[in-house]
Amino acid sequence: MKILSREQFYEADRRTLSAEGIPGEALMERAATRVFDWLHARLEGAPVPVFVFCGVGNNGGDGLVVARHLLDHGYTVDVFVVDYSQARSEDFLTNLKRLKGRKKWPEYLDQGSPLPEIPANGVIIDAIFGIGLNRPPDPWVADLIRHLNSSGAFVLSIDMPSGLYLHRVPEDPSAVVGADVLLTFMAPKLVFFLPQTGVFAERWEVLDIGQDPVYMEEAEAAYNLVGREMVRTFYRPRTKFSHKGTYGHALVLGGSHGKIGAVALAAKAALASGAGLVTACVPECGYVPLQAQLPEVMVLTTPGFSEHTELPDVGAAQVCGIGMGMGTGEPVQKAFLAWLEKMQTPVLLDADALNILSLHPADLHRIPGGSILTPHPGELKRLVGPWKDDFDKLEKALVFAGAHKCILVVKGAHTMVFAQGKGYVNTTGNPGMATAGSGDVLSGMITGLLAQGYEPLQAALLGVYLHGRAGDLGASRTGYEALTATEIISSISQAFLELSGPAGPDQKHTAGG
Ligand SMILES: NC(=O)C1=CN([C@@H]2O[C@H](COP(=O)(O)OP(=O)(O)OC[C@H]3O[C@@H](n4cnc5c(N)ncnc54)[C@H](O)[C@@H]3O)[C@@H](O)[C@H]2O)[C@@H](O)CC1
Ligand SMILES: Nc1ncnc2c1ncn2[C@@H]1O[C@H](COP(=O)(O)OP(=O)(O)O)[C@@H](O)[C@H]1O
Ligand SMILES: [K+]
Repeated sequence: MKILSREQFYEADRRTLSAEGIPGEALMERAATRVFDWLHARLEGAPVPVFVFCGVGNNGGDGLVVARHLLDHGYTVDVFVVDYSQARSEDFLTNLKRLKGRKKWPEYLDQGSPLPEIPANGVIIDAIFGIGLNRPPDPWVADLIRHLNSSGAFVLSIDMPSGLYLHRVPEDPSAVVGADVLLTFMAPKLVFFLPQTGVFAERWEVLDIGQDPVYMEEAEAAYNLVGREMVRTFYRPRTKFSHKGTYGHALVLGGSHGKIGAVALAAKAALASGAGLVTACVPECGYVPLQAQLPEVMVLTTPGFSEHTELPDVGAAQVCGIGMGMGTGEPVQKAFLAWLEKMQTPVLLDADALNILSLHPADLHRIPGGSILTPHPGELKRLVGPWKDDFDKLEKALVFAGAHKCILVVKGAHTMVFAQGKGYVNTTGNPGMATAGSGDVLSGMITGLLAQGYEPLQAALLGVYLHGRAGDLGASRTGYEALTATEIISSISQAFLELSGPAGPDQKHTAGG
């Protein structure tokens, strides 16, 4: 699914109107009726007081339409016009007239108006600002928003939580509506997925409003969602006459005294992701535990006892993932940089491989083109420097991926993959995955997929998707707190089974939270 920009939303609007030959208010009626239907299906006529707060643009127009339908269905409704500007939109005015036709006169709020009393058992419809917000709300509007947030009432926001911009972080987070549910039109917005802005609407749903399918197909999006639908386009089921050589040889290099487990997790995850052969390369101290623990994995040791002091030459047929639990001592730094210099084919770089590169920025050019880097936010900061906010972070990540011709996988609640000027936002995963070793599992999975011949970008996208899905399936058995990296590995099988089977109800990726 595409994540559209503001210009693209307005363009989709225009294209829909012209393709169908309908006026704007007809599309508004259709969109807002979907919001009403959603709410009516849940309230079922319950006698709860509903408070509709409308701005004076098209988002406000949506609110007026919802208010009219609520009145027509016998709900108790109070309508407020948040009069922040003299510039009313045409479709807002049309719907204001229609509401008055129902003998319902809204109350106008502006600077100095007393704040309306809202009981905690009420329902607020937030239609103050939509995607048109382009500057901070006036102080009195910000006060109103804070008042709504502290009411304890259930808040349904239309299209956007009012006060949240589409493309930047709010100046004052207290002046953004905290939506219990957000019903957004046509496509999700990038802000739903960023830590600083996603908190205003953790639960959201996309409403299809019959937008022009031709435009939706051709719009070139800077960001795309990574979901089942997308990864199935390049997932390759196994073929009957294949053999283990068909599925490649993954070499996982890393580990140090006390951190051999990181390599064990990655190697096991590479196997569970389908690599034909897996070798783990560890310093001497890792030999016995790995051999005893993972009978399917071949173990190669390097001369150091507790850390790598040399790294092996890699055969052309092997695909490498390196860095987990490796350490950053002087000898490891030297061994790693010398090894990287010799690599010509894409590798996966994680954890201490990234930390070493951060200590030697002049050696970043040694990264083979098409390599995959999997930093968590701390490692990313060491690589690209600090960022001002989440949008600055995206920019820096895009620039870094472009400059080093690599695929940058920035891990987080919504892991984002950056490559060739584009961003991909993962939709799977849960807070249970914030647990030791889950990143090592991801590295192993991506290495295993690379070994099977997936293009690096495909391996990264399929890897993050399946990793998150395995985490979700694991958490459905263990709950968040008890989820472990080992449990995620155990659930990879189910994630693959699901990928080839029919879609489940929670896999459409038109909802979040
Ligand atoms: N396809 C679409 O684009 C559709 C859009 N619809 C609704 O239209 C909304 C967009 O409507 P608008 O473009 O009229 O914008 P909004 O209703 O979000 O905002 C109204 C206007 O307020 C002004 N403004 C921005 N920030 C302000 C501030 N801080 N203080 C005072 N005024 C400010 C801007 O000029 C803006 O156009 C969407 O979010 C959605 O709810 C729907 O009616 C259905 C279809
Ligand atoms: N709140 C969250 N929601 C979804 N996924 C998460 C969350 N927190 C962490 N993860 C995932 O868990 C993994 C953690 O990786 P990392 O921080 O490298 O862990 P470790 O170093 O312990 O292996 C990443 O893939 C990340 O996307
Ligand atoms: K809104």
